Amino acid sequence: MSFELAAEVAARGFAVSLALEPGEPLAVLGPTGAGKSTLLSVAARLLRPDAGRAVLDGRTLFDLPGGAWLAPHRRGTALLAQEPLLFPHLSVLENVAFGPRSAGADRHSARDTARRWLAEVEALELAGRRPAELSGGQAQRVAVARALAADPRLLLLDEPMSALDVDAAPMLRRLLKRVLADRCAIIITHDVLDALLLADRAVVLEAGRIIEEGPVRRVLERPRSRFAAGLAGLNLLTGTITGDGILAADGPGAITVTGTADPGAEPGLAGIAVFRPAEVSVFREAVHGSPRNTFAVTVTDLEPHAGHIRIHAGSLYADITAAAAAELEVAPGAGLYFSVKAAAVGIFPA
Ligand SMILES: Nc1ncnc2c1ncn2[C@@H]1O[C@H](COP(=O)(O)OP(=O)(O)OP(=O)(O)O)[C@@H](O)[C@H]1O
Repeated sequence: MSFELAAEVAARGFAVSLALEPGEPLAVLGPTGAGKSTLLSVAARLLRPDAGRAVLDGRTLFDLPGGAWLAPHRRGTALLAQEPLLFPHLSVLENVAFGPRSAGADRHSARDTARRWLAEVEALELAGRRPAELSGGQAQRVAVARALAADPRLLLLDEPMSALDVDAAPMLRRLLKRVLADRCAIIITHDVLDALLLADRAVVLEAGRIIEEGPVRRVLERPRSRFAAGLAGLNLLTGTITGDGILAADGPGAITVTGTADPGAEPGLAGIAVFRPAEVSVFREAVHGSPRNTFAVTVTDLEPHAGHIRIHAGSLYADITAAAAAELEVAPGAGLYFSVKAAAVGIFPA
């Protein structure tokens, strides 16, 4: 009982392979244009790859070029797109009953199933309406009920919370958590909270390739890509591991960053240093003393961030209070020193 996918779409520079077990939802993270929607479209068989193979619970969905290609409406897979895509001419109840009906259920039991799932998404009172009479959030709830009523073995979710009103999101997270426990699921999300709450593993896509994968917590605590570090709200520098840090090549010049090394951080290996922007102290003059890392930086941008001021300096960030920012007279173009204690820096192999 599992899902395996390998697919290449040459026109999009896309080449990905992955495997899932039921009850181990996979979060797909990545910047815009990375290939996240392409991955779901291929898995849902809405897009035919040039080459590749997909097998769900031992059944081949496609084997290209030349082999099987099972039409998307064949049972087993449900895609919950960002747009609810309900049938406009059917009532809400008939929309949700459509999956069970297509799977062979009689009219009466298909409607019973539909009512049960509408109740689950707290939308039973909408059963008699047409999609045109629903708000965006209501339509999305109905779309969730419709996807689940089909009892898919593989559930494909494209930012499931994005169209929902804030009040409905916790309800849907609880529901998804429960229904994902015994199926295969792929969830595109830009939301760290959803990745943490709903998924066990994560892959990070960039330019049509998987550049990073692992348990969600590890990907966020020990990111290997700038994208994952950004999601996790961490500064990230890459370089070569030295005795107690890395010799960073991509920061503000070739500098040594000292920190606390994870097991396996052997000198000479490619390594990564991460630290939280809130751990960065900002000075006008270079500071020395206690085991600290000090970087000379030039401010590139300023933005309000969670009650603080976030100072951007190239690819590095520091979060300081508004009072401190005023005192430092921070402005784009200003030369400053970022300082972070070695104890606040994590060092690990890339
Ligand atoms: N219909 C299409 N025809 C040709 N190329 C496409 C098509 N849709 C997407 N692409 C290209 O394929 C690549 C991957 O796009 P995709 O939509 O899968 O990215 P994404 O990660 O889902 O992005 P976003 O977060 O913006 O939705 C991009 O280079 C994009 O320009």
